[in-house]
Amino acid sequence: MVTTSSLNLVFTPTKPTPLSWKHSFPSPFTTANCTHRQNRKAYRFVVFATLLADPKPTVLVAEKLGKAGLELLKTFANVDCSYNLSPEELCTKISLCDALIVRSGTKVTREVFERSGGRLKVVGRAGVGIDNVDLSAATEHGCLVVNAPTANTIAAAEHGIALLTAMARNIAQADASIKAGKWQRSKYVGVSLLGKTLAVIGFGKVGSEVARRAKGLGMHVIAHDPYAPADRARAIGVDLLTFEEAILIADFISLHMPLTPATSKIFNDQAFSRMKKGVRIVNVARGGVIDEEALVRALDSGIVSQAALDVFTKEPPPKDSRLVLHENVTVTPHLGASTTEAQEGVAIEVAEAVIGALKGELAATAVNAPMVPAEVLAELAPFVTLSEKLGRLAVQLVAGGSGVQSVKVTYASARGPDDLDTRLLRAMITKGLIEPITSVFINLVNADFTAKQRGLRITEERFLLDGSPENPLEFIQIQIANVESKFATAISDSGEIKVEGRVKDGKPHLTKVGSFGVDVSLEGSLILCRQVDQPGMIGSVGNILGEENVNVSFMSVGRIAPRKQAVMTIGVDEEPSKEALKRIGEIPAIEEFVFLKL
Ligand SMILES: NC(=O)C1=CN([C@@H]2O[C@H](COP(=O)(O)OP(=O)(O)OC[C@H]3O[C@@H](n4cnc5c(N)ncnc54)[C@H](O)[C@@H]3O)[C@@H](O)[C@H]2O)C=CC1
Ligand SMILES: O=C(O)C(=O)COP(=O)(O)O
Repeated sequence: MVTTSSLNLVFTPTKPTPLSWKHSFPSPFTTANCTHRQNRKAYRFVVFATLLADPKPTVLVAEKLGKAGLELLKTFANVDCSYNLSPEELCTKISLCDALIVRSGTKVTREVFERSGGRLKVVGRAGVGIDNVDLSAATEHGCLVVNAPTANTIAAAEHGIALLTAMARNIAQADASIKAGKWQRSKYVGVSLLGKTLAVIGFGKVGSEVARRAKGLGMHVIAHDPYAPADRARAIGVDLLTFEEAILIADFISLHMPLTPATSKIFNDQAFSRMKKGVRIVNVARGGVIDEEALVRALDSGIVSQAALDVFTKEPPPKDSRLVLHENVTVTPHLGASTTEAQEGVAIEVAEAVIGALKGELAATAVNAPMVPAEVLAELAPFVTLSEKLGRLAVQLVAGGSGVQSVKVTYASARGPDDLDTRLLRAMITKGLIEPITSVFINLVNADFTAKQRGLRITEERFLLDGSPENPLEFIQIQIANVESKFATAISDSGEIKVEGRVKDGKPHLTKVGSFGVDVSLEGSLILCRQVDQPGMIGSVGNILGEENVNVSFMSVGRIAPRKQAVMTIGVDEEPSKEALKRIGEIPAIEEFVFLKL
């Protein structure tokens, strides 16, 4: 059985380069119980060679990470903990690393991916916000980004509540005052939270937990989140309002949305001008969602009476920041996730995701790749292999010089479109189509990007079959339009190169080439011959290969009618010499043939 963990979906290139950890498995989809003799040999060789070099991947931990996470990483990788690297030092080190783990303090820029020279396979963010990672650059470089989205939720929510209550009662200012030798009881009279309206902006994991706690403090909680489900809000007893409505009526506003182009500086002069005079603001999200100069103006004018900020546009903020030094502002140095419990939690969460990703598994916390549940992955596993092999086969049938631009994929299934997630299959078809003809390494992360960049348009079609939807798919068909083929038989009646495959007994099979039905297991390499159907053909070809010591793993013949044209498919374990192929071509009944590597 193919298990999800044996499907190396993300990182291992098809063309192995010995002596480098990242290339230590011969094929992205080679399974541990692979029965193919040559693959096994290659596997042993590459693993042996890599063991001689360095058996473990290298993980650079660029910011402080919880001990349990570090221990976990060390069971699998060489761990280099180098904190406070300058951008240049990071760029220099990165070419020696397979994975990088950061928190919010490290900018993972395009240059980092470029300078990694293709070695960096995964960036792990030990926390939620990934605004410090250039996701487009990661995707373009086929580098997976994973985060740790759940383990610091409570810590961030508790910090939000801590800032809210501390701000309302002037705790930080009063503390500083008393330590400065003063006793200013009337200066630090606060405001009560009971009965006040709190607007939670960003009603996700942290926002919902803040809302729950604020309700416990007797506050009236409203929220704004364009994507939050209404039933979640209802369950907590929170009204979801528009941004305008929420900021208009709030006494307190607490920010919990991610920093994105849409949320950048969403709290600007215009937004502040619409708020209730004397509003109080808490920001445990990201500094960049507030226009900080506008906030200083709003504080000076009294529109905003107080702010409590854990995050800043630039961290650390300049020493002379007017915002930080403002007497009505309480600040903490990005401590939202900084509890012992949260740091152990995110460290384990990110270490597990990074290790899984380095093994080639799809991480459940992947940020820039489709997330496919494990059970779906297990079911699709043989079709994933089939998809890549069909892609590899189809592109090798294209005559040299013709550019592949338009590919149509048809999935025949008795399942409705909602029950069949084809993103994984499309990515692997793309991998199969592109890798044999370029030096580009394709994985689930960069497949769509690379196809687009190369002007390769892949359209997908469903062919709904009657019958039981027990199997996810019946067959997959790939058609390449507007190209010549080096094996004319592969051109279908409608003029495209056409190949079709099915999964039989868990193994990928080629079942159609052009208009000819065939049936061969997609393993090793293939010779396809079109011939006049006549006795002795299998023997003639078999003899030539035997004399050349090429092991034939199978042969099959598909024909239109007896003694008419037929397509013979021959599976071979070794690559035949040019001379052997020439001799096959010279057999009089053979009209054309092609050798294909899978
Ligand atoms: N200060 C700190 O140490 C910490 C800060 N954070 C920050 O808090 C943010 C939220 O974290 P989680 O709740 O775990 O993430 P989440 O993804 O569960 O929630 C974010 C919510 O924001 C909503 N959202 C997106 N665009 C919005 C918009 N334009 N207006 C309003 N809402 C919008 C989303 O729909 C989502 O429901 C993170 O992105 C991170 O930047 C998170 C943890 C610790
Ligand atoms: O998880 C987040 O988004 C955070 O902001 C936490 O940041 P940190 O890991 O403490 O640098």
